[in-house]
Amino acid sequence: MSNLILDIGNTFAKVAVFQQDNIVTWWRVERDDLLEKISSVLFENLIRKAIICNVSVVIPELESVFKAQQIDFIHLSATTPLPFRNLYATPRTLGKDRIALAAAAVGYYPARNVLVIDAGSCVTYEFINDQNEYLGGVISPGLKMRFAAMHSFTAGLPDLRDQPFDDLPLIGDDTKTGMQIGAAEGLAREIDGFIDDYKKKYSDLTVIFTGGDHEILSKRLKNSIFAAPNFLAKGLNYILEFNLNK
Ligand SMILES: Nc1ncnc2c1ncn2[C@@H]1O[C@H](COP(=O)(O)OP(=O)(O)O)[C@@H](O)[C@H]1O
Ligand SMILES: CC(C)(COP(=O)(O)O)[C@@H](O)C(=O)NCCC(=O)O
Repeated sequence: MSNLILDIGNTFAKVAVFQQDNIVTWWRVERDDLLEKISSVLFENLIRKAIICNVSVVIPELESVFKAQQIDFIHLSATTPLPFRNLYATPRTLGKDRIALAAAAVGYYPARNVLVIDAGSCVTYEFINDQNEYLGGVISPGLKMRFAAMHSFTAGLPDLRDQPFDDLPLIGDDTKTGMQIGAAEGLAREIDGFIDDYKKKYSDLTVIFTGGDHEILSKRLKNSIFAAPNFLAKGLNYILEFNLNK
């Protein structure tokens, strides 16, 4: 018997299958292909429980798929019981993906000061203290969003969102390189800056780095981090077990 985990972000939906605490397999899909993917996963796996975490547009058919197959499910919301104390001042507006990241922090690093950085459409920073209290963090434009913004808000800058790049020089000697340095190296410096600030206050800080852009960004960081590609899915699985452990 397995758990189905759905993390619907603003760029991609991620689908994962867990057995107990272990991720068995996962896929990154476009939102439009999600229902088809779920059908094939349900056909190929014996799914008993599921959790939906959606920070993007509502997909009305989603719940009926689980109801039709009599799968117990949770649609993560502001009222879902959580394995940590949520001290966010506006819990109703807190992103459900951010709740999942905080849950993963307390599940995998209990009673520690943890900063979770998720480099997705936006870069989010979640701070959980050694009392298992979630305090909040930071919301910042993600890598693709930076490229998109430079293109959208100027007359002369190209759209570089889908242009691959690797090592970048200090000095950008053409438009493309200058923009790539600004977007990627600039974001890496932002991330290092926040890590440094948190470390000044919490010297024993554990830093977890996840999200679709974690690979391209982590190699540009000065600070050492723990790369955790499926950290959000692990947090969702933990919330699912916390609520439907029978
Ligand atoms: N194989 C890939 N295909 C497309 N995008 C990828 C791939 N690997 C990493 N990415 C990056 O992942 C980012 C989205 O990250 P993700 O964590 O899925 O965001 P969100 O949760 O906001 O949907 C994209 O902006 C893209 O730069
Ligand atoms: C900040 C986010 C857009 C991040 O979404 P993502 O980049 O992971 O798709 C999402 O967590 C959200 O909509 N948050 C609501 C505001 C808040 O958390 O306070």
